Formats: sequence, C-alpha cells, structure tokens
Amino acid sequence: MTTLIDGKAVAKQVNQATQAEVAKLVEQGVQPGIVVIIVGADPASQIYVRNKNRKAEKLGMHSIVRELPVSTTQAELLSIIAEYNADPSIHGILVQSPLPKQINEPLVTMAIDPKKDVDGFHPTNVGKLVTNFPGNYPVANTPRGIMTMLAAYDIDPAGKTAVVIGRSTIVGKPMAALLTNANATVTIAHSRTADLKAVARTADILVVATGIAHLISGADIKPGATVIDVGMDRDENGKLVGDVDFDSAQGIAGAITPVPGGVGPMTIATLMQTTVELAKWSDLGE
Ligand SMILES: Nc1nc(=O)c2c([nH]1)NC[C@@H]1CN(c3ccc(C(=O)N[C@@H](CCC(=O)O)C(=O)O)cc3)C=[N+]21
Repeated sequence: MTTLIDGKAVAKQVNQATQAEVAKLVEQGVQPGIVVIIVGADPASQIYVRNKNRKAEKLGMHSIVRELPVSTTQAELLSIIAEYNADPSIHGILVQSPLPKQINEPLVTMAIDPKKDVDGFHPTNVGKLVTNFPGNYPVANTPRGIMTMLAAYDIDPAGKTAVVIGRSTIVGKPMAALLTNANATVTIAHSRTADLKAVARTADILVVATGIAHLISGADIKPGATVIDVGMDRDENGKLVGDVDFDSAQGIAGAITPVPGGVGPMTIATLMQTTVELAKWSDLGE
C-alpha cells in the first residue's frame, strides 16, 4: 500500500492558519503585504503570479503585482526593488523567475532586503539556513513546504537516508540543508552523478527536483521509501507530470506526492506563511 501525500489538503490547513494569523495581525494594525515583480510576459509565469496574488488577497493580505516590460534594464529593476525595500506596507518581495537575459539574477537576489526576502534566496538567509543559525529568517518555500508535508504525515527524517536529486539554489541545496538540520543522512545527486538510479534506490526519503519528466520509476525506488516529486513537467500531450512515474511507483513507495496536487500547492501556501512571518518579525519584533 502506498500512501498518497495530499499536498492540497496540507496546504489548505496551512492556509487556514495563515488566514487566522493575518486577521490577528490586522487587528494589531499590521496588514502583511507582498509584491510579486514579473519582468516580461511569459504566459506560465503570468499564471503563477496571478495565482499567488489571488491567494494572498483571499487570505486578507495586501498584494501587489508589479508587471514590467521585457526590456526592463538591470538598473531599473534594482531601483524598483529599492522602492519596495523602503515601503513599510510591503513585507515580502518576490522577483519571479525566469528573468530576461539582460538581468543579472544573483545581483537582483542580493538587492532585496534580507528581511523582505520572501523566497529565502538571499545569501544571508541561505547562509543562516546552512549554518542552522538560531532566530527567525525566511527559508526557501518549496523545500520548507516539503518539510511541512513530511511532518503532517509523521515522517521524521532523523536517522534516515535522504537522497535529493537536483542541486538548484531554489530547491535542491536548501532541501539538503533542511534535511541535514533534521538529522537525516543526505546525499545530493545530479546530472553528473554516476549510476544515479542506484543512488536513488538507497533513499528512505527521495526528493526529485530535476525538471526531467518521469526520470524516476518504481524500479529506482527502495520499497517503502517516501517519494517527493518536485517536477512540473509537460508530457508529449502537454499534460502536467512530475519527475517521477507515479503509476509505476504504486505498491513500491511507502508514500508519494502527486503532480499536480503535491509540492506545488505547498509552495504557494508556504510563501503566504512566510510573508506573514516577515510582517510579524519586522513590525511586531517577534
Ligand atoms: N522567485 C520565484 N519564486 C517562486 O516560488 C517561483 C518562481 N520564482 N518562478 C516559477 C516557480 C514555479 N512556482 C510554482 C509554484 C506553485 C505551483 C502550483 O501550485 N502548482 C499546482 C498546479 C499547477 C498547474 O495545474 O498548472 C500543483 O502542482 O498542483 C506551480 C509553480 C513557483 N515559482
């Protein structure tokens, strides 16, 4: 029997808690605010940004979508970020990726005030995560949401072998840091890993974040393992699928997240949760 890890259901619980927290803050005179900056008109990005905006408003937050032309220069983008760094009604700043090629993405990440870094991508916050620094700081929402899902299903990483496939700054590396901080024994595997599938089979917790549709199938999964699929890929018919072949994992994995309805909704819910935390930490000194 394979347990379905229902990201949508856990996201709903997180969102309910966030909504209650927003109401409490508003009563205290603080309305959490988020700005999502989108450069250019990539249709997929526009849909994601609209979804985030809709969710933020539904939870009672102040939400702005700042749409900039594809021709926006680096200097213009930096000056817009400076504007929101100085805006007390905004607690979280998210610059949607991908960005056009004239934009230097790492410099943009560095320009965001670490206290408003709702993605948790600023090196100051990444450094705090990796050093397991005490105190409050934002952590990348996709891996943090995955940790929330694991906890919701009573899956404790301590002492387990975890394999993270993918070494991105936004998912793989922070995921490995969170699992390490939670006392798992962690391997980061990637496109240059020798015998990747044999490495995958060692995992009690397998997180797959490669962007390669159906890279991992049931034969690559240790029986009973927890499988977290971060993929958002399109198959030959344009259907949204994950990096894991969900059907062949049935009966082998102990638990698995679906795509859609797994990691995606948790990412958005955690983003909202982080925005509220940033507001609390900065405006109420908590
Ligand atoms: N600075 C920045 N921060 C991000 O967090 C960020 C970004 N840039 N750029 C793009 C990616 C993509 N991303 C998604 C989050 C949730 C879903 C999601 O909710 N997916 C649903 C449904 C998707 C569908 O049906 O198309 C699901 O998996 O069930 C999708 C995609 C955040 N991103």
